[in-house]
Amino acid sequence: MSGLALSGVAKRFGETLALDGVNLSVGPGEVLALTGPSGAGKTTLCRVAAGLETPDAGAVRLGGRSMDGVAPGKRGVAFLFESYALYPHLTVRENALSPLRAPGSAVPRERHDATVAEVLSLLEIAHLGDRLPAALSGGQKQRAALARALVQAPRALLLDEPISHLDAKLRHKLRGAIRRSLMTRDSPSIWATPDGLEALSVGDRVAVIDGGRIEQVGTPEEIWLSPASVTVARLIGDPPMSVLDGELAEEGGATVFRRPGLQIAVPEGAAAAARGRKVWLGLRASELALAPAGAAGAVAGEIYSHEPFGKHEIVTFSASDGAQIKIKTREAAQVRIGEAAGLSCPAAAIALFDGETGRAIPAA
Ligand SMILES: Nc1ncnc2c1ncn2[C@@H]1O[C@H](COP(=O)(O)OP(=O)(O)OP(=O)(O)O)[C@@H](O)[C@H]1O
Repeated sequence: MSGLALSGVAKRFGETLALDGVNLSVGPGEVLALTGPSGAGKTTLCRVAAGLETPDAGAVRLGGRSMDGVAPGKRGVAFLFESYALYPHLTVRENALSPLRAPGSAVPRERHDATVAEVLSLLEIAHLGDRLPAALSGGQKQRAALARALVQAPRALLLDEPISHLDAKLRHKLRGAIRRSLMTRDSPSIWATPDGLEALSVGDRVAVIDGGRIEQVGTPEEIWLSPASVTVARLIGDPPMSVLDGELAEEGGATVFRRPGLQIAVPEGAAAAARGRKVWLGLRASELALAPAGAAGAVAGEIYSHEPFGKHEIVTFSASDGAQIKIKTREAAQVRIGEAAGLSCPAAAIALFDGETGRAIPAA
């Protein structure tokens, strides 16, 4: 397949296995969002793809060609570094022009100035073209570095946390504009971000990485609705699922999730077959509901905290065993911190994961 493909890629730094058997492909014109917590291996994966790190095992292919032994400068890959790596003695405009003037640039000379002007304007830094990097704020530096990547017509584009230092409003605005720019290309792009929601919003597909292993690759919808592991469940969501450890048991013929001081009925199906096993119970914030204290079938506890966001609220419920569970509600709940309450957990709120492997236990 043309595009970018990593197969069986491993990379170790001393004791740390930064990449552990990574298989990942990004098609021509596709935007793959790569998300995972700090230290998960996102930068290392991009550096291996760019040829800046040599994998200990596995292979990288680009445009159907093996990149074994191909130097970074010969791969035709544009890389936005998390550290920006701007030339300090060049203005913003000159920094953006620099890859176009380098040997092998695919952008014709007569298009250089217009291309740079378009990208600076897209990133809302056209007025900063004559400034040196030292005279820029962090967010402006990040956009200058991003401009230098976006002006190119590379064989693959690797963006390592491209908008992490922008304020929330600009981040929101530019992620759509940048995604649009990436989608008009026929080269593959990787957009690395620790922000799971950003990943869902910019990726045609999303890959979740943790501890150097790819946990799940899927469409944003698949990742959102069916997290393949407890790691993915903890990372993705707004807020992510609350995760409790316990075991599945039988209670009056039905299957229940149980831990000391807490019991929740779970949907039958695969869960019944997993009775007696240790599990992780994931609870989706948007499907949970508060119930009156003492309501039948509700988990007993109290209101721990309450964050109003305008169009919805996040209530943190503290179960009687101390477990904290987040509820996202659109009703302006008249809750008071510390008051006794119940929590109702309908089937749609519940996801189960194997306690040993962390993998999802399918609903049916
Ligand atoms: N040059 C290096 N020498 C030693 N360890 C390294 C090196 N580069 C990365 N690591 C380690 O490899 C692991 C993966 O790091 P990496 O930078 O790829 O993570 P990341 O997902 O990009 O994190 P962040 O979101 O914080 O940038 C980490 O444990 C990191 O400490």
